[in-house]
Amino acid sequence: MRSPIDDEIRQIFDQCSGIVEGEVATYIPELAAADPTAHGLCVMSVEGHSYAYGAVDVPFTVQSISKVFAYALALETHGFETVDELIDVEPSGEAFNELSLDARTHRPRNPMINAGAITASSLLPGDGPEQQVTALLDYLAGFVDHPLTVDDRVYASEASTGHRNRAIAYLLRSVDVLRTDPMAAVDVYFRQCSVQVTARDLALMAATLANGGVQPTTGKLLVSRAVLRRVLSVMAGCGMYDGAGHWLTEVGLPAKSGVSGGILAVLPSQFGVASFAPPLNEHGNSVRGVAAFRSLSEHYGSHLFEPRLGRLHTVRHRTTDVDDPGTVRYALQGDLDVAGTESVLWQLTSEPPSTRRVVVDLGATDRVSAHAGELLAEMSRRYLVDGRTLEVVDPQELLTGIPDVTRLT
Ligand SMILES: NC(=O)CC[C@H](N)C(=O)O
Repeated sequence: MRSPIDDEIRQIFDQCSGIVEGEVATYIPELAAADPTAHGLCVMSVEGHSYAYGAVDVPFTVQSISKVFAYALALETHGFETVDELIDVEPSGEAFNELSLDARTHRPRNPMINAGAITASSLLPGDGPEQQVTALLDYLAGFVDHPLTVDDRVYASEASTGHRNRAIAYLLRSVDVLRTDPMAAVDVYFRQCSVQVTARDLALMAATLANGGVQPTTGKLLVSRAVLRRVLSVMAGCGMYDGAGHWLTEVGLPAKSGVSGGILAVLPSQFGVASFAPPLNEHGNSVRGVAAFRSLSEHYGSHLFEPRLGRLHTVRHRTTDVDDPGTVRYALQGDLDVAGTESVLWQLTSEPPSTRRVVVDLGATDRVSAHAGELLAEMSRRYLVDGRTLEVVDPQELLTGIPDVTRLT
């Protein structure tokens, strides 16, 4: 039986197939050979369920989408301090290939425009271009769970025409942002842009970013928490170049596009989505891709700033024990995140029970943030000072490692 979700996404895909606007990129001669009618869309849940339509297994070069992963790997390798000294995180509002650096610091404005991306390529682990490209290929292979290769024709085509990128690299070298041979950095960059992927591959990469950095099918952790947050933030602000503001208002998801027609977007904790359609708009973003993401976001209310579905009341009920009238019991439910914890602490402090003994029951609680545990412990300390006791029932051991809470069994 087909899921109704499958039918809905197919309908959005079919509607976008009819769009004929846009031009295939030609400034890299080999990209001009792309089929302008090619069209694929793949949605992948963090559980690894996929919904795939059209040309999802047709290979194309990843182009600028590689910038996300090169930046992530540079950060994992060198840490924030070193990388941040060389690449800023500020949206530039400029075209992807703008020859621009911050006037004061000389840093490229962000890692998603070419200047920042070439700098990130120079920071990939390895001794020289060959090893650096291999390191990135290995890293990307972890996301898609199969080996990836460089499309030599597209690489050769960009290498023979990419003089603007060479100019950017020399400019970066002149201000000491590039500390290595500029031609070596550009060579790594050209090769990384020419890595062959499919829309299905990109959906897996996006789903890994959605799934807290854990690849949904292999379960391997590929992006650490801090790097993931950084990468998604930069994608949200800069991933769609000078179209980033409209994208953020209309689609509202961190995303990255490439001039071969790919777009990858992330709905954190829920879905990764990828589309492939070569004709581009004036910003270099795929026209059918932008349309599909707009419809998906609208249809599913998945804009990140869309108000979330109503929360459960964290305190499900408050009762006085029948056999012990000196005890008031708070039965909690849902997540003890910042809002859930605030709600409980509000009730314990602003409308405190008159009894000397309070029991907080976490039996139906789903998750407790580390800080929520500490706040509960602090609350029980304050109750003690006040001459009362606050005990927790924690059958799922959600507060493991939090000292100073009295547990009831
Ligand atoms: N936006 C892109 O995908 C650009 C990548 C391409 N390799 C370039 O540097 O021009």
